[in-house]
Amino acid sequence: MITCSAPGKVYLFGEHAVVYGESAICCAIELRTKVSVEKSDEIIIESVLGRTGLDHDNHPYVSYVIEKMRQFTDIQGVHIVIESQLPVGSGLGSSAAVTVASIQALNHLYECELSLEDIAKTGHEIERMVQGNASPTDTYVSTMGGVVMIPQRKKLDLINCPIVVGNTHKFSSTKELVGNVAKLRSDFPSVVEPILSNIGQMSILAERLVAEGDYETIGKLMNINQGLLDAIGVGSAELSSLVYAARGSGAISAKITGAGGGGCMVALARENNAQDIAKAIEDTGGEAIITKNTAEGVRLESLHG
Ligand SMILES: Nc1ncnc2c1ncn2[C@@H]1O[C@H](COP(=O)(O)OP(=O)(O)OP(=O)(O)O)[C@@H](O)[C@H]1O
Ligand SMILES: C[C@@](O)(CCO)CC(=O)[O-]
Ligand SMILES: [Mg+2]
Repeated sequence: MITCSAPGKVYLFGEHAVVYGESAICCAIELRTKVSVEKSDEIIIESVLGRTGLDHDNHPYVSYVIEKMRQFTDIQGVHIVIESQLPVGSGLGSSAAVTVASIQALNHLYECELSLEDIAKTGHEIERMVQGNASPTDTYVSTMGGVVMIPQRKKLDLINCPIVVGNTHKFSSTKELVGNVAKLRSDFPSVVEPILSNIGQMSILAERLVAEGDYETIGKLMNINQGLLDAIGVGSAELSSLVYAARGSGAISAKITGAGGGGCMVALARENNAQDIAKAIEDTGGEAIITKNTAEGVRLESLHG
């Protein structure tokens, strides 16, 4: 049996706008998805979503991974077991992490010799197949780790402050939210395109700020980004409550992360106030997770049997 894992992510800037080629800055976090694989007589996929065979309704990402990997090797039967620290459908890149960890696990099991670049590219193709429209961001950062700027695919310095995630526990589907933004953009191009382009500008400004470790200025821009995400309709009352609770308890910044509509928000904390922010999020009805940026992308956890 071979086990690989891949990290989830939070966006400092640029979700949704990056789907239209604008810049985004995305950060891998210490919460990971683990995928174990071994050869078997049939295809079995086991996760918190159930136990299925190749099944595009219940396990779309992993089913596409198996089909894509058949371009590189002959996969007959395989038993895949998924365990994840990432909430499903919540803005922390659970789909990218399960996709990337599954590709790497099969890559090792069948000795396909795919490089990290190949894995990120294959992962992006799969997110596009399931979502209809997807940027390379989530799969690239889950593969490479660290902090990445997309579409440049440039690695930036690590973010050295605590990251507090607040989960509304309201499930959202990235495919659906990306579709809603596409509709708004086509209904009101003269209004929505400049908003997306302004979101993109924040990453361009923030690239230097990340190198300087100027989190206070990064935070001001993240708060502006939050307002623009609300403007394109991916906010919710629950997300706003958690955002204001985090800011009210001393967070440097707080915004939605990922597709929105529900799911999670992210706050940057100062050295000493992550616990206070977590408590404010919990008192407002959310679940708080204190995490950190990680340099490590997809990795082999164990080879045994
Ligand atoms: N632990 C898991 N086991 C199996 N499939 C999973 C798991 N986690 C996520 N998935 C797949 O990913 C889908 C959710 O992906 P979606 O892109 O909608 O949300 P997300 O990736 O959590 O958030 P975002 O894309 O905004 O970061 C699930 O419906 C499921 O198909
Ligand atoms: C909403 C979105 O920008 C981020 C989802 O984590 C979609 C994508 O980039 O594919
Ligand atoms: Mg996703």
